[in-house]
Amino acid sequence: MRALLISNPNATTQSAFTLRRVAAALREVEGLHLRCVFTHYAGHAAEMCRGLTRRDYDVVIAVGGDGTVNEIINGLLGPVDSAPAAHEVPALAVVPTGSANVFARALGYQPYPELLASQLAQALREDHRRTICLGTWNEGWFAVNAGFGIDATVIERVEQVRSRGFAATPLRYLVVSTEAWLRTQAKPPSIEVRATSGAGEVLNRHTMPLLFASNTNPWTFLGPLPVVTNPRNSFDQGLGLFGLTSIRGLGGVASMLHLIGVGHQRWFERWIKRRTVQFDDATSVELICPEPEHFQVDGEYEGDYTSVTLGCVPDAVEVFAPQGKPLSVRRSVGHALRDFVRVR
Ligand SMILES: Nc1ncnc2c1ncn2[C@@H]1O[C@H](COP(=O)(O)OP(=O)(O)OP(=O)(O)O)[C@@H](O)[C@H]1O
Repeated sequence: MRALLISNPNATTQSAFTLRRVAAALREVEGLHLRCVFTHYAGHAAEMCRGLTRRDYDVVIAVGGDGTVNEIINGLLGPVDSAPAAHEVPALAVVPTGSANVFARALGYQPYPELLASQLAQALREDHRRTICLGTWNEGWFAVNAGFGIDATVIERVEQVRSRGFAATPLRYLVVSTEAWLRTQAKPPSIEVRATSGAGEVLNRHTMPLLFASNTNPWTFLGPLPVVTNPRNSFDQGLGLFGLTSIRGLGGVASMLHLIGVGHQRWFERWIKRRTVQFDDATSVELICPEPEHFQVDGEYEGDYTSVTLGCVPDAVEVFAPQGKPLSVRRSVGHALRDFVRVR
């Protein structure tokens, strides 16, 4: 098996310790011919993968966060309307060294080096692969989620903070999210969504301040906690859409808190339900805004847009992923606290 390992040294939790663990575990996989490269700049992973076929490599191992996975997928598959079939391009495996690592964790990879190295080696050795659905936005691909609204604003601000040399920790996300939410109170985005599901159901809503589409379940992780917006969502069906009808006032605060996993009493959920829009298995989606709004894809700010078309492609790419129930790992309180507030 020929493997190309592409490592992003800029990913939040990338470390020599993780790379040593992974290299040692991969050395034990019989018949594996490994080539390792580092990215030198943003966009480099996509460039390195452009035009690669199964004749070049059987698998590309992404060592990074969701942004690195996104670049590799876009490099391998190219524009959506001329994408090769999944079996024609190398399969994908992941070593999660980003901050949220939603794609890898949704596939069952552990974000801890002590476990993920052996998970990856086992998946390669025992050929544990599956094909998964990917999301599309205009001509590009996404693996995790994409959307307009406060999360895109948060991502844009976190990117600014990172460019000043600080790490993207859960604590920083919490602080930036609170600031963004306070600013959005004055002039929330006004998003129109028109969507159709695989079963032919239609969603048509106007003036929503927040709307995103997920390819993964959960939507994201807040530190160790999964945040589930569309419980039925999976890599085997269309996109899960989730939106808020208002982020103003007490109801807005409650909806935002619920979005990050707070409040599961029945009365609270009934109250929140009227303020949220949830739509499963979306196969085509139009998002329209009267003014340009921040748009994010897989945790990367993509610019300001007034309209975006989303879709999904079943069986778009093959992935090596752990099978069965994830192994558990004991984390000390000290470790968890350090991950929450870490400053690079
Ligand atoms: N050598 C490099 N120097 C600077 N930036 C890079 C380099 N290689 C990749 N990048 C960029 O780094 C950014 C962050 O990468 P990535 O998303 O993988 O990590 P993360 O943000 O820590 O993880 P997550 O998305 O899971 O939170 C991406 O925009 C990617 O294009």
